[in-house]
Amino acid sequence: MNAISPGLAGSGAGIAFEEARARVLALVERPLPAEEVPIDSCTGRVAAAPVRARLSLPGFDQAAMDGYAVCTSGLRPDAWLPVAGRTTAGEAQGWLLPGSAHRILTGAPVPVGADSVIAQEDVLQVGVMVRIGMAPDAGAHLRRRGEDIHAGDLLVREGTLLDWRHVTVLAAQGIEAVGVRRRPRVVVISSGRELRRGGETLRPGQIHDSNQPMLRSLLQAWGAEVRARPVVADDAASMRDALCSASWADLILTSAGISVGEEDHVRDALLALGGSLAVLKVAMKPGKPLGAGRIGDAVFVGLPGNPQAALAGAVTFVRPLLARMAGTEEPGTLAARAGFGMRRKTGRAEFVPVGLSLRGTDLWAERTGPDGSGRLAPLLHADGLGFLPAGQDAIEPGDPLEVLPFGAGAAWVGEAAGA
Ligand SMILES: Nc1nc2c(c(=O)[nH]1)N[C@H]1C(S)=C(S)[C@@H](COP(=O)(O)OP(=O)(O)OC[C@H]3O[C@@H](n4cnc5c(N)ncnc54)[C@H](O)[C@@H]3O)O[C@H]1N2
Ligand code: MOO
Repeated sequence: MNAISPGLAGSGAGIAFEEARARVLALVERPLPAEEVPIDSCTGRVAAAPVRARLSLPGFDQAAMDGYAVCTSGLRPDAWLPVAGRTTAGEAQGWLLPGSAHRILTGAPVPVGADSVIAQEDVLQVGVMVRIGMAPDAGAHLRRRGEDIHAGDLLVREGTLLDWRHVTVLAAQGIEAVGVRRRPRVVVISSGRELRRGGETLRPGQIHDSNQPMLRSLLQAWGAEVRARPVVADDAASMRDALCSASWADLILTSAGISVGEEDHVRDALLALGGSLAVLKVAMKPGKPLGAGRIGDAVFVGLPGNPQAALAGAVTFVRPLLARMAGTEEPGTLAARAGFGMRRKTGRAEFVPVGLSLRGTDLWAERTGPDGSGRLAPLLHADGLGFLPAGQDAIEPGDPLEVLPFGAGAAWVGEAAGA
């Protein structure tokens, strides 16, 4: 079998973005295996199975206020009642003596025979007697067994990205551990003889490697377990060695060396090791020189070297791949309005870094810097990437703009909805 799929690079402009994404996502056949983790460490993990309530909550009829439990049947306004009995939270259910009031504290089981609670602010207490004001309605200030959650209710769907909300409810159920997908393991390999790590002195022509730290940080935020390899020099043998040493990975990511220059060795190294490519050039800007395929048991994505191109490839290809491995959905896009205008050549999907802000109830997206996939400053204030489809030749201020937020979940959605 030819290791290179037909139409790998599409036309001169590359494979259409949507087609490339479909091909790349198809590289993941099934989600990663499940494992159990304590709920204390399940935040950011994906539920591998549905979780149902094993307890009804509240587990018993209980007082919602500090006050007096009474029986409303035959109770008159302004009645005087003797206080007999007392129940506090954590104690077992007591009994209401007929014709009396039972002292009760919030969260305590309502005594047998009582059907409501009067808040202590609403009674006059004189010695062992209380005078009620208005006679309460049956059920007043009571929390009924099961009114919040019924045993058997579906609490967490399979594929849910877990966070503090699920931790809270699972804890209330007494559930200590939850089944989640194993974290995707990702190896990140930067290549380029110009690259130096932080702390290393730059000689003429050299730069610090920013892609590997960028990718590592993004990948961790997206739930992956990441290992970085030392920077690989621009030669095929070193790249082959680096790829060979990444067998731990579910996903191998390379940065740079995927374009057409004579120093670009990623593709040849991959193919020499028996890997295959499903995509080599994508009709997107930035990020056109992007390769993806398989090597051994791992999925491979070769990102371009320019930082904004590597970012665009990571957000549009790597994040959905991770979501698929973890058996969840990638975060949704946001419907914003463009705070800018631009004219452009059609033929490639384009991704522009944008900062988001709310004006009234609308989310507005402003560009955070000028064009240039090598620029880093525009990333500092970007919340996501604005997406212009391949056929769109212009955008005017106020036009709708779809935005891919950078986060693992769509943090902005809730804020916008609540505004
Ligand atoms: N003749 C052509 N030249 C280029 C094309 C093309 O189609 N024809 N495509 C351009 C585009 S678009 C991009 S993007 C780059 C991608 O090339 P590579 O992925 O092979 O990357 P390099 O050429 O090695 O590097 C590009 C650029 O990025 C800098 N870089 C690389 N790694 C890092 C890193 N880890 N941290 C920070 N910056 C990095 C590198 O120094 C270069 O400036 O190719 C264009 N050329
Ligand atoms: O991917 Mo390149 O950076 O399109 O410009």
